[in-house]
Amino acid sequence: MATSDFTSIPTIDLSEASDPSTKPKLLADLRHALVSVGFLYISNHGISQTTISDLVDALPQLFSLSDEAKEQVSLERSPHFLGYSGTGAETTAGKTDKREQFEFATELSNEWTEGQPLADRLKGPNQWPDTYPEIRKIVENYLACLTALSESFLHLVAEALSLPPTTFPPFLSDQHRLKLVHYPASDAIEGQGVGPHKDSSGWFTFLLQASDPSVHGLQALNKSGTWIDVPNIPGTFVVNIGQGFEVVSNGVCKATVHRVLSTQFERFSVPFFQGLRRGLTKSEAVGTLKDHFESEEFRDGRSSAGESGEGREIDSAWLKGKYDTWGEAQLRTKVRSHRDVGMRFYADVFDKYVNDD
Ligand SMILES: O=C(O)CCC(=O)C(=O)O
Ligand SMILES: [Fe+2]
Repeated sequence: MATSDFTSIPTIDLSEASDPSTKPKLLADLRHALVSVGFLYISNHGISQTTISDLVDALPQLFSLSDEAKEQVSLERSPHFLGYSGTGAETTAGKTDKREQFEFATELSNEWTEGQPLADRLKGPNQWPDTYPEIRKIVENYLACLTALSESFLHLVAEALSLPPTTFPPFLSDQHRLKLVHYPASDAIEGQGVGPHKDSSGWFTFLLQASDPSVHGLQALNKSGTWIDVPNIPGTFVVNIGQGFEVVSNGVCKATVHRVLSTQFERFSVPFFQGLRRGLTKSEAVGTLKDHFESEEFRDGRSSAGESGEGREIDSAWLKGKYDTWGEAQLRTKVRSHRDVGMRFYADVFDKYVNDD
C-alpha cells in the first residue's frame, strides 16, 4: 500500500489566490491535491450563482423533451459527436452505462474538407433542440464561463507545480466539450451509472453535481483500491485530472479513476472537459516538461506505487496506441464508442480504428 492515501477529497478555496498572505497555502494544498489525489473540489470559484442555477433548473425540462425532439438532435447525425444519446448507447469497462446525455461544445463551424487531418472534423456546430430554444443561451453562457475559469485555474496549477503561470495554455484546444447528463433512478443495488474510467476527453474536467446534495453516486478510486465517495458540496465544482494532463506531467499528476453508481434516486450532472490541442504529438506532450517532472522534487509522485492496480490498467490509450496526435487518438475513441456515427461519417478509417487492438 502507498505510504499516504486519500480517504476524502480536498477542497481548494480559490479566493486564497488573491491574497498574498494566503496564496502560498493555496499553492501547497493544490500541489498536494494534484500529486497525491488527482481529485479536488474548488470553492469560491467566481462563477455566478445565476449562471449555475439557470443550467441546473433547465435540466429536468431538457431531459423530459419528447423522444422525437431528442431524436431530432441525435448524436448519430453529427460527424462532430455532438447531440443527444440515449440510455444504453455507451459502454464503459465492458458494461452498459445507465445514463442519457446531451453533448455540446464550443460553438464552431465545420471547416473540414477532404484531405485535411480527419480529427479536424471533430470541430463543428452544436445541435440545438427547436422545442427548447432557451437552452442555447444558457449552455453557451455556461461554456464561456467555464472556459475562462478553467484557463485561469491552469495558471495556479502551473505555479503549484513550480512552473511559470503561462506554461499550460499553449496546450489548449479551441474546442471544449460539455455534457449534460441524466442518470435515471434505478432499482439495482449499485448499478452502473458510468463504469470505472479515467477521463479521456482532455486536460482537466470541471464537474457540476446538479442534484440535491442528498443524492450520491460519484466515487473516486484511491491508491489502495478503495472507492471514496465524492459527495455534492453546494457551491463547489469537482475538478479531476484527465489522461492528457497525466501524460504532459509525465505521470506525476495521475488521472484518478472514478465511476458513478446509479441509485434509487435520479441524478443530474454536468462535466466540462477542457480540450487539448488536436495536433499535439506524443513526443511534444511527453517531452516538453520531461526534465522538470523528472527532477528530484517529484520523485514520490512518479512512483507507480502512487496508483491502484485498476488505475494502472487504464493507462493512457493515446500513449499505448498507434496514433501520434491527440486528435486522432480522440477520434478513434469517439468512433469506437459511437460506432453508428463512425460507420456513417468515417467509413474509410472505421475498420482500422475498431480493429487496432
Ligand atoms: O456524472 C458524474 O458525476 C461524473 C461523470 C463522468 O465521470 C464523466 O462523464 O466522465
Ligand atoms: Fe469521468
